[in-house]
Amino acid sequence: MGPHPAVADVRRAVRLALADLEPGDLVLAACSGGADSLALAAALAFVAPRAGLRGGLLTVDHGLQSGSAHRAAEVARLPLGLEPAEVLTVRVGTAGGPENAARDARYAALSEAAARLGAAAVLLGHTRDDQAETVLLRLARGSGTRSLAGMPARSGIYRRPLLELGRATTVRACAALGLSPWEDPHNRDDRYTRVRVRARLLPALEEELGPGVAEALARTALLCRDDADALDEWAGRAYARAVVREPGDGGAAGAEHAAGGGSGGSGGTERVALAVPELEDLPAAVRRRVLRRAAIAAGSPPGTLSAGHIVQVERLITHWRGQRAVEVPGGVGAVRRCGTLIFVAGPSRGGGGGP
Ligand SMILES: Nc1ncnc2c1ncn2[C@@H]1O[C@H](COP(=O)(O)OP(=O)(O)OP(=O)(O)O)[C@@H](O)[C@H]1O
Repeated sequence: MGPHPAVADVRRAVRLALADLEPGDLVLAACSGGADSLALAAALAFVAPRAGLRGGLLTVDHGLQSGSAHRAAEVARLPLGLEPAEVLTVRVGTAGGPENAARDARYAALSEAAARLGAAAVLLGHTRDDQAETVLLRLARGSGTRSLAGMPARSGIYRRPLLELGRATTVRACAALGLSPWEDPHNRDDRYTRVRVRARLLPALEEELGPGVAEALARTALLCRDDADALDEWAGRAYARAVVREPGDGGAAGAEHAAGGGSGGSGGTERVALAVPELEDLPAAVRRRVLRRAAIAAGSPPGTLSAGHIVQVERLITHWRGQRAVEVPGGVGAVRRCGTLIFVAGPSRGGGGGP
């Protein structure tokens, strides 16, 4: 007799997510002890040896609830057959609120452990339901296509094999394997927006609109991802065309030098100049992406550079009437001079607020 269908589904998803790895590679499951990541860890324990891989486990003790150290130790001791199985104890700060601070500390610890252990991948247990919640939250905030694309299946060392499976599948898989997931009391605390989305909003949507809403939202994320990828590629080419490359000063635009085409954030004080005529006829979705790239290349931090900032910069092209520099985060200013839009960091530039 084969495994329970839910167990088979989780194992298949994990097998697919690891198909490109090399024999002997170490893969770590990030396991909180909740149903999603417990089913994930159990599947990794099954799949890894059969795929010629090594499977390990990491569990993070955030130290935020009494008994958390004990619980983390229990997760690391689960007889799943994953080796190494480590508890990572973190100190959670306060920056960005408790949820963000816990997440930042968790990812920092997971990344550090993965590097120390030489892991090829770290698996996260996000499911289709988590994806649906993410999309709904971002929709309510008024996000663009990239943001609605939700969580990616891969990002750096992290992989999310369960994004196409429902949470009910992981719960069933744990039950079929005789594993008792830990129920995080935070997951019931409706002071958290995500908990309210999970416990009230999605069920209400399913009730009113019919079943399959979570699946549809996750599908929306996939479609948005394809669209966002295509637009990003278009913007990359448009950026390379628009960048003004000038050795030294003396150019018509007064640009000293420009960032290399398509380069990412410089993390410094790059000066980036774009030819306005190259931007005027672009579709807004592409133009805004080009402007975002330029601002980041000039040193604006991507995390704080919002769509609102970019819309303000865009007015220097679409609603030009001689306005002063537009400030964006990171001390970067965008100013238009002689048909060139210049992004520059530092105090040397002139200019005040928005148009
Ligand atoms: N304390 C932790 N230790 C290790 N990994 C964690 C921890 N908390 C979360 N993760 C990882 O991040 C993923 C997403 O966690 P999150 O808390 O957002 O979702 P969740 O639905 O509560 O997940 P789960 O049911 O697995 O706890 C988890 O599936 C797991 O892979």
